[in-house]
Amino acid sequence: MVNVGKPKLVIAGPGAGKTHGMVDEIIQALKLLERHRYMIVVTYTNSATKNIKKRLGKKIAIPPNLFIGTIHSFLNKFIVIPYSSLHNDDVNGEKLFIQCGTDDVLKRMFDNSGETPDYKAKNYIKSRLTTSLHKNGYITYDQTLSLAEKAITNKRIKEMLSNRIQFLYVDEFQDTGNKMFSIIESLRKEKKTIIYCVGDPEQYIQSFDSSIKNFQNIPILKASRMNQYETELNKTNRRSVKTIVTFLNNFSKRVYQDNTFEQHCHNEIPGTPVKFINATQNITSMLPEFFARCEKENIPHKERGIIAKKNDVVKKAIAALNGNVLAPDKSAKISAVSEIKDTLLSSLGTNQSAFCEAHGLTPFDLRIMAVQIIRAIRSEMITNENSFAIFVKDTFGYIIKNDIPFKLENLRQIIVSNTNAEAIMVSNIHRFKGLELDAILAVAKNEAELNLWLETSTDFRDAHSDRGTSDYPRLGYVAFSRARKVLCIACLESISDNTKQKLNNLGVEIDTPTLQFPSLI
Ligand SMILES: Nc1ncnc2c1ncn2[C@@H]1O[C@H](COP(=O)(O)OP(=O)(O)OP(=O)(O)O)[C@@H](O)[C@H]1O
Repeated sequence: MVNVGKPKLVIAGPGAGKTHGMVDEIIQALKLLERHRYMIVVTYTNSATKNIKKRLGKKIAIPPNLFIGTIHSFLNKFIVIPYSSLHNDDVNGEKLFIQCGTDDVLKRMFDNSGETPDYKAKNYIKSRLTTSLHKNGYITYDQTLSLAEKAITNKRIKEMLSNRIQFLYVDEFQDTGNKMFSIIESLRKEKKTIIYCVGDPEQYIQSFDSSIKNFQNIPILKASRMNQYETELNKTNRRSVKTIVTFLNNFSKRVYQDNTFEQHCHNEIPGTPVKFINATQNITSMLPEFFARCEKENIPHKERGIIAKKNDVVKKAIAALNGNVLAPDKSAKISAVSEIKDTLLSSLGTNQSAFCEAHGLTPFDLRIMAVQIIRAIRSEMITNENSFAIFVKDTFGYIIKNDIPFKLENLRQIIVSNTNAEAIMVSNIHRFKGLELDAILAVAKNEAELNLWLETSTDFRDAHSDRGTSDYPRLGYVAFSRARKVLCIACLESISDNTKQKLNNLGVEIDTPTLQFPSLI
C-alpha cells in the first residue's frame, strides 16, 4: 500500500455542480479501487444518497465494495458494529439501533415520571442511561457519532479501518461536525485513504453542534486553513443567470489563503434584475407580480417555487395557492395511490403482506381499493376521518381499529396536487437545500428576517449564530441561490427606507409608486 497525498477539499458555491463533479471523480477513482478495500461516499440525507446512486447508476455498474450512504449508516456499518465493542466492555456485542436521540429517551422518562430534575441531576441520569443502553446494545442516533469517535481513538481500530477504506468522499462537507471531522482526521493521519471533501461554507444552516462555538470553527473552514488539505476553489455557477450570480456574490466573498471567492456565471445569460415585490398584506398580494415575471420568461408553473424559513409562512403560501402545491422531495413524486394505501393499512393496524395474506388478496387488489378511496375523496363522499372509516366499513367490510393517524386534508391536497398541472412548489428553506427551480419567490416573515438575509458583512454573517433560533443570514443565501432565471424577494411586513436603500445598493429592483409627480426640472 502506497502513501496517499493530501486530502482534497473543494470549496464550491451554489450551482457549481458539486455533486456532478464528485460523481465524475468517483467514476475515475473506481478504476483504481482494490477488490479487498472499500470506497465510501458519505452524504447528509437519504435523498442525497439516492441522488448520487441514481447519477452513478446511469453511468456504471455499482460494485459491491462501493458504499454510498448517510454519515450514520456509514459509521454504524464500518465502525460501530464491527469495532465499538472491541476494547470496550461497556458496549454490548449485539447492536440495536434506535432512531431517536438520547435526549428524546430522557424526555420520555421525565414526562412519564412527572419530575423535572435540575441540570446536574439530569446530566448524571443521562450518563447512567447511556451506559445502560450501551450495555444492552441499544445505540441511539447521537451515540453513533460518539461511539465511532471513541472507537477510532484506538490505534489498532484506526489501522484496521484505514486498511479497509481506500477512498472516502464526503459531500456537503459544510455539514460535517467535529466528531465526524475527527474520524476523517484519523484516517488522514494514517495516510492510507484517499480523501475528497466538497462543500460550501455559506450554505451551512444546521444548528451549531455544541462543540462549535464560532462559525470560523466549522470543520470545512478549519480544514481550508490547514496545510494538510489541498484546497481548491470552484468559482463557477452553472445554475443561475448573471443578475442572480452578481447578487449572490454580495454575500459570499470570503478569502481563502489570499484567494477571494467570487462566482462567475457559466451560461453568460444576462437575465432580469432581482426584484423586490413591495406587497406586504399577504402572500396572495405578491403572486400577480411574481407570476407576471414568470409569464414574461415563459416559466411553467412546475418551475415556480415559493420558499420561506418559517413554516407558518409556508402555510400561508399554501393557503394563498388554495392548497394547489407541490412539496420538494416528496409530493412531486408522491403517488396518491401509495399514500392512500399506506394510510388504509396503518389505520387497520397492519402491513401489506400481513393484510394480503389474511384476506387472500394481492397487492394489486389493495391498489384498486386505494383508487376507490381516492374517487370517494374527490367526490366528497369522504370528507373527514369519520366518513373515511364509514366508507372503509361499508365498501370493503373492514373496521378501522386505530385512531386514524392522518389528516384527511393532507391526503386531499396530495390528490389535488397529483392531478393539477398548475401546482407550484412551496417549501421551507431547509427542505429545499440542494434543489433548484427556474423561478423563486423568497418570502421573509418580517423586516428583521429580511435584513438578516441581506447582510453583506462576512464578520456579521459569521458572528450571527443565534443557536436558539437558528436564524442565520445564510438561510437567505440558500433561498436566493435556488433560482435559475427569476428571483423575487418579498416580506410580510412593510419595510423601512433604510431597508429599501439596502436593496437598492444590492442592485435589487423595487416597485416605484405608480403615481409620480412629474419632475419640475
Ligand atoms: N459539468 C456540468 N455540465 C453541465 N451541467 C452541469 C454540470 N455540473 C452541473 N451542471 C448543472 O448545473 C446545475 C447545478 O448543479 P448542482 O445542483 O450539482 O450544483 P451544486 O453545486 O450541488 O449546487 P448547490 O450547492 O446549490 O446545491 C444543475 O442543473 C446541473 O445539472
